[in-house]
Amino acid sequence: MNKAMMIVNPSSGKEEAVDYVEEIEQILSQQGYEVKISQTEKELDATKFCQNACKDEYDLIISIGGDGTLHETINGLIDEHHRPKLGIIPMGTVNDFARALNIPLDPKEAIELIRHHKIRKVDIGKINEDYFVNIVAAGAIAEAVYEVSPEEKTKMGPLAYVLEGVKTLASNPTYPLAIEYDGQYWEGNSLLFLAALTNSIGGFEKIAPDAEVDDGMIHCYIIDDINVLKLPAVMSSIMTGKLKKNKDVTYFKAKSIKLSSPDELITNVDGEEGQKLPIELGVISNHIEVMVP
Ligand SMILES: Nc1ncnc2c1ncn2[C@@H]1O[C@H](COP(=O)(O)OP(=O)(O)OP(=O)(O)O)[C@@H](O)[C@H]1O
Repeated sequence: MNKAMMIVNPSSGKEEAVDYVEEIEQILSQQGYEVKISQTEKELDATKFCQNACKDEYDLIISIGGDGTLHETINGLIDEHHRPKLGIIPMGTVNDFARALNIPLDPKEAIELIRHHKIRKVDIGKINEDYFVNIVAAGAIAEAVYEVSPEEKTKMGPLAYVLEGVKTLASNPTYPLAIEYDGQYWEGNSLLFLAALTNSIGGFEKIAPDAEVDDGMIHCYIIDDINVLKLPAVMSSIMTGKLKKNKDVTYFKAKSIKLSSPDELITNVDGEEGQKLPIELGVISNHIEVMVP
């Protein structure tokens, strides 16, 4: 009998993940799976559950949560010899990875994918000895995300991030960065550095329109040391998918990147607090199999 594990984070998004557990379990049973339900209680539970599922040769893992849960789940898959297929039921506030894969954001529709889907092989990003699936960001705006409490996220959704970002921008903070990529070099002051593996960042699906989940490249944007007056233009280029054409933005794509700063700067990795600079980024091509429409 095939085995499926559901990894459920009850705290994700509007805290509705558990409402869907029964329905998903029923569908999996109808599909002939023996089902195990693993509910997370704290950070890194999803990684542990997923590692165990790999060791026990599960066939399928369904992540029911937001990008944080997915990030932890995928971190549990990557180094394992046996890697189950991955299904995603987006229950977070932002759900960038689901957006990038065209997985419906409506849980009911996403659940239907368990019955009818295709499998797509997806790239995984490497940050030092850890992994990411969406985005590594560095700069004060990226750090502002940690100021948003889970309560604010549940109440306001993505708007909570926007408000915190605007507060940070008011003081126009920039950092000196040194970036080495595929044999080239960039040095200067930057408001924000983004390294994207997928097109959707913070719920904006047009930030990195060229980034495909399976193109083997990291798409990078360095936003210069700009003054507040230029911010509306940068925001508008984000909304219209033209960020890389903005003259205050340096764009490149690369397979390997080294990022450092003389200042202390903590990265944001898939929306959560990540490692301090310096970091090395890379890509593992087509490494996991995900259920997509
Ligand atoms: N039972 C729990 N209570 C509180 N936090 C939990 C629990 N289980 C897991 N977590 C932690 O919650 C973090 C955030 O979860 P997740 O990203 O799924 O939700 P979200 O933050 O609402 O969504 P998004 O990332 O899309 O904004 C996870 O990284 C995990 O470490």
